[in-house]
Amino acid sequence: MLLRGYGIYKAILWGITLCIGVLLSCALKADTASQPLHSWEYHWGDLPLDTQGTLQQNNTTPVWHAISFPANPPERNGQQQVWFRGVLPEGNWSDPVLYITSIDLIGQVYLDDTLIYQYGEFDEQGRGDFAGWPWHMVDLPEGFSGKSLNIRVFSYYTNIGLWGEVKVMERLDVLKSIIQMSVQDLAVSALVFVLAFIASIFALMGPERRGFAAIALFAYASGLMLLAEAPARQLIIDNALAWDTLRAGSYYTLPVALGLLLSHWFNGTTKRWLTRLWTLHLAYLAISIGLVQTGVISLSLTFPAFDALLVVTLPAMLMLALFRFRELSIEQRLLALSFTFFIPLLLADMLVAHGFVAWRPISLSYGTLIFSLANAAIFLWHYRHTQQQMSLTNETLEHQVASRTKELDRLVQELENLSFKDSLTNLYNRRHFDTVFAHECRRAQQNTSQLTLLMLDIDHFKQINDHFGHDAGDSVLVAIGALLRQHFRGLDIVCRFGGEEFIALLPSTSVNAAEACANALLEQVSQLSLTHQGTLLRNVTFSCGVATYPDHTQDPFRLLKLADEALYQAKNGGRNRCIVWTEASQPQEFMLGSHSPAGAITRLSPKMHETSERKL
Ligand SMILES: Nc1nc2c(ncn2[C@@H]2O[C@H](COP(=O)(O)OP(=O)(O)OP(=O)(O)O)[C@@H](O)[C@H]2O)c(=O)[nH]1
Repeated sequence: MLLRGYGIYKAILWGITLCIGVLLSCALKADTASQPLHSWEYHWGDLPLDTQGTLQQNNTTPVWHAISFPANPPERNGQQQVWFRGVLPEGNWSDPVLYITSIDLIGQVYLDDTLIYQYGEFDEQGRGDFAGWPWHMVDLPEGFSGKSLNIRVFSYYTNIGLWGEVKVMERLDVLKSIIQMSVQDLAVSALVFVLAFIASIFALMGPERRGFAAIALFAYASGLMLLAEAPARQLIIDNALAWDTLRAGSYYTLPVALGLLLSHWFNGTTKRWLTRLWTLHLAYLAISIGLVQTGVISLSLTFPAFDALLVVTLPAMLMLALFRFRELSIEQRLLALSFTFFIPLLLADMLVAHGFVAWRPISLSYGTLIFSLANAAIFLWHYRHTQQQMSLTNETLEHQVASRTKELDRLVQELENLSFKDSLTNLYNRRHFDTVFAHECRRAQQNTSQLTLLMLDIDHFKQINDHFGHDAGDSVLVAIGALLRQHFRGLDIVCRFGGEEFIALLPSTSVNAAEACANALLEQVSQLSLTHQGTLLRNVTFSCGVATYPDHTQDPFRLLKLADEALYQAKNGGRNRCIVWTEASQPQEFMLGSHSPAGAITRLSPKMHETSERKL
């Protein structure tokens, strides 16, 4: 349905326009007022807490070291517990909160010695499990300015401490900036889902099914990843671990889809290597998510291993594709180039996430958007191409259908002819005669009109076959057929009854008229000069039996039998004659082999008897 009309054009163009609008609005966003904490220090190991969870700093003399930001202090040496402290800034606030981009992995926030916020569950040893990476908004009580903020952190992850930004902001500003940061991701993610849907349709319809299936997979994965990364996710569903699981699943799917697509484009060694790489990632995806779901490992630990794998496989995939760039079609090149924008962003995001580069926001949505624009261009081209192909196919099909229909009509006509015409003489055949005869009989009965039947048989036809050959016999039959057709009226029905026998059914015709007509025909036949392949054949003659309804019978259906009896008499009478049926024409069993009173022999020979029986 979507493919009809301009549906796809509209969907893609609206999507792109919406995204560009959103990106512009994000670019123009106003900065919100915020104050970072200052004078950060860290202390490796845990600090004592009393039974109420209050920090007991006075009993110990912890060693604090200055640090620019409360994350990843030096000389960790496998430590999993650390404390940070910083000084809360001065300022005029109406509803101040402490905004923390993320905590690795769980933490408690103390204002001086009092616990004011906790993320994750700490056991008695100050340890706990990964609970996801949400952003944090910590309520600050009045008079916090200038006070010390102590943060207790536990982490078995590669990073330990806080991540991103830690600052005091107005609560409303935090929410505004969360929404502003998310709008771009959400808009691009929506566009990517539309494109993924279109790619799925193309994948279902073909051609290039596998290619479009891989594009759809990549688009669905990147759309989900953007959605799961958007800070506003927490405002939609407050379940950080579920969002991070979704993010991991979609993130880990990206190289699978990319490898699938690239391996579809190439052959030989390149294809084999690309297949190995995406299979490796598929295995990682299945195993890691499986282990996390069964509680064997923490989801957080699957990220560093995946990133280590990706940092090798992703450039490898790109290199494999670029080495054979020239073999690619224009649309494939466009996609490959869009990946070259996307991949550095992924790598940069990875470097920031693992602290190799100082924290800065990396928006993967730009990479996804470029990939989407490349896809949109390909879809538009593909759609236009498909439409052209479809209209071409339609035209060809229409032509084919027209010519097939014509051919079919011709064949149907031929079949119809064959079903009621004799192919040699082109006269009607016995089947047609049976139908017409029954119809004419009923009509004659209803109208009490006369109906005459002539049964004609070529004399000694066998001799023609024997002397001149079967082909010559056929020529004679054809010539006789032509003569019969032109001799009788249009309303008479002339048929080849079988072999060298013919029948003429003459509606509304008296005995005398029929006899005269038959005699004239006999005369014409005897005059007929017949040749076959230049050889003059001997003249042929006819014998004819005539019977008329109601003159000879009250049952018109008996005409066939009576005419045959008359014909039989004509043959016995010496041939080349027309005999009208009389009572005397009836065969009389007791006279078998003897002469009738009229001089006609009722049964000449067994052969004649058989012929007569067969004919009836
Ligand atoms: N060439 C040719 N011969 C046919 C065809 N149909 C039947 N015949 C021949 O017609 C001949 C009929 O022979 P018979 O039934 O003995 O009759 P006849 O020789 O005409 O003798 P009478 O009818 O007694 O005068 C046979 O030899 C058949 O093989 C046909 O379509 N073509």
